Amino acid sequence: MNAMKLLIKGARILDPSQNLDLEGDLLIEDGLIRTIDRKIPAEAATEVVSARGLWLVPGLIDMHVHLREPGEEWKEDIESGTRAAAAGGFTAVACMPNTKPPNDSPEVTRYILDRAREVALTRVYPVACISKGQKGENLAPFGELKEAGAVAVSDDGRPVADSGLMRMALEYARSFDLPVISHTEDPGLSAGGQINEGMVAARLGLKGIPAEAEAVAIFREVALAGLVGYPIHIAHVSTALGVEIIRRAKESGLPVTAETAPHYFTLTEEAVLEYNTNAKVNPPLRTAKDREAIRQALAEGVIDAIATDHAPHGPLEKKVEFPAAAFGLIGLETAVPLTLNLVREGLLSPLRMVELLATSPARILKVPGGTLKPGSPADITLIDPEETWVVTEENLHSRSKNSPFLGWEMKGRTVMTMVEGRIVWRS
Ligand SMILES: NC(=O)N[C@@H](CC(=O)O)C(=O)O
Ligand SMILES: [Zn+2]
Ligand SMILES: [Zn+2]
Repeated sequence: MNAMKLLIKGARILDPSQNLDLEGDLLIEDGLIRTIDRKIPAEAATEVVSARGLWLVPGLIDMHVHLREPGEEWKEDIESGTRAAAAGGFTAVACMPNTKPPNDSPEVTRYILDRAREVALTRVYPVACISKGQKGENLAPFGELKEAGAVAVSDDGRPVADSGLMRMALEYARSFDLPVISHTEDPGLSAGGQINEGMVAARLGLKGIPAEAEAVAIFREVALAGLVGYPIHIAHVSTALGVEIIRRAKESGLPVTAETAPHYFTLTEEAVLEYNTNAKVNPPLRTAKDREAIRQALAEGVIDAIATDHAPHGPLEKKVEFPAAAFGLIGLETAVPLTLNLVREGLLSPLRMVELLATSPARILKVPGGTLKPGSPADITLIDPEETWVVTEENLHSRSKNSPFLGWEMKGRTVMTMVEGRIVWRS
């Protein structure tokens, strides 16, 4: 079908799975990566792409997005969300189950995968619910969900309040080898909160969400992972206290992995000072001290992955007074330049950046990808680390425009995204 031989020439090829950082060429044949070498003769190819000055990396994998389909397609759908993903350099996304209806049945999982086959530009990995209706009462049918194509379970959007139910979820997930992703929030501590509990909340007269709402929940999860002897993945870590608990858990050998999002290593609670509802997100943006701890944790390996938690909302949810606004912000198209900032600051090596955005997510979700090993599907992203651009509502591909980075100048842009050797995005 795809007898094409595409040769990408002169790129900086970065692949943490092979500890590879080399200036050279990569040949794609029949949708697979055939060879990587310093020089591959152009005769080997039917088409040549020059990639001088560009980074060539394994297709990025966003392990935490909200595609809003089924049920809230005015905010985003599988087509618009995966277009934003491709434009952002992602070749695969894992979509969270807080849709309408929630993804707690094989019918919904199959619906998402069927739609993805029809319209998606990237791979789509459905994450199914932990509890039926995300009500925190009864477990969803993990076996059937896995058989339908779910890759993990999570009640993301809300915490699993009942520790006994979470323990059962880990035991049940273990029998199906399904990763468990936890939205860590102690609902009693976060109740009614709008933004981080602290100076800004006091100044604006808004009820706060303390860092402890996250930390208490993370502690419970690592304790349960130890009790059951099965891994847990912590979503969207936002606090220094949370990082500290994960660090100690890992040191004592508990099976835990964690992700954070670009907004937590870029912004602080001060982003909401003008009552900017696009900076209202759960967990909330925290203090400069928290942001510093998150950055260090990314560098040191305490946090394993960067995911965007891309959470589209429309004007009806966002162009309202602050307490009425929905939590969530979009992130697929700004993740690469914001992560490149950490590389430019010397905090992350380019290889570590790729590990955080591709190799680790694949490993944690147990999905293919995150590698350029010959024989692998040609899921590839080309990044121009130098190109600058300004974030505007017009140049974002997501159907929703709720980015706290509108008007910001970004440095670094995805110039080509390829899934199985097919170009799905070209700038
Ligand atoms: N992060 C958010 O602020 N919102 C997410 C839910 C979630 O990720 O918990 C959403 O679905 O809008
Ligand atoms: Zn969440
Ligand atoms: Zn989420």
